[in-house]
Amino acid sequence: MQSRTIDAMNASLVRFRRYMFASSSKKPKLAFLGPLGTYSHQAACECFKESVEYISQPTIADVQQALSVDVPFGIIPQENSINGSVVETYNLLRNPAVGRDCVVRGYTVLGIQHSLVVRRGVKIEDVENVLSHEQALGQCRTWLAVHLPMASLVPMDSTASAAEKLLSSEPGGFNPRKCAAICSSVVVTIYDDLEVLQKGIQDGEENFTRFYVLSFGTDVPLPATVVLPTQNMALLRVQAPLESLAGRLDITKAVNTHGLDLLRIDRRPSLHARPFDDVYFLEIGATSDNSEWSDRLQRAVERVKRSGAEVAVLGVW
Ligand SMILES: O=C(O)C(=O)Cc1ccccc1
Repeated sequence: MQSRTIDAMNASLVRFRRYMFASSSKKPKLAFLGPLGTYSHQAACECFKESVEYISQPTIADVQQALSVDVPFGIIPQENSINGSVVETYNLLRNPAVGRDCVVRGYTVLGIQHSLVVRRGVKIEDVENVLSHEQALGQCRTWLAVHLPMASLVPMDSTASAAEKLLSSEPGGFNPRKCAAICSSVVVTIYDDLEVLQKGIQDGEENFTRFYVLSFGTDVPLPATVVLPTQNMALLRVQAPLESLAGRLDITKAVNTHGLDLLRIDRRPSLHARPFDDVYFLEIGATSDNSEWSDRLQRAVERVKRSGAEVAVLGVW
């Protein structure tokens, strides 16, 4: 990994420790995939610094569920540069509450370096199970195949919850002395009795995750200190019946006709329709011409709706 990237990550970890335990009184709350020390937590701290109180949630779906007047902000991982889309997040974006009560306000990107972490004294040859979030397991596939080819890979709700598991000893559960977790090295500074066996085990020199910043409705202002990159983007959820090919093709035409760029498309099975009537997630941006961006977006949405598709605007930023 380039030394500039490592320096930036180290600086970001120092800042993270400063914000992590920031005092909480009277600040708006932000829900993140916890426990303390996840990458979601670090991304939130980088972005929101001392402007919010951080509220840990056990799963990505719980982050969305937690959004309310009392907890106006959230952050969820959306895509990784090595392992692709975060499936749990796209499953969650199918929920009708997203686009209504819960909206996307923009994104932030975090550089990620994974470590193999064990309970103090455990050696790599003792490790029979590797616990982590499925994204982290996917991002370290090559290293795991070379160094721990016989180990079982065990998906957990988050990287830091995998590390926490090493400290518990449930009867009939995993023997923590035969387990390792993949997580951020910052975790060993938060939880006692853990140590890093190997740093930088991800497949590739550069590893970045993009996170969506959420809010409860569109009216709540982001704290003044929060600066998110890139304006004039939108996330749409589009559902067109399988037979409505016109409805599907019209999406790209509508976007192009109104001078917008289709930046990415994701697809998940629909929650309520027939097999293979999928739901599409489109990220749309203004081309170099930013004028009348929201009018042009609105006209493109109306046109896709006229062709028979259901369209929900999940966020405009
Ligand atoms: O489990 C975490 O730490 C998360 O925040 C989800 C995740 C996992 C791996 C890479 C990026 C985000």
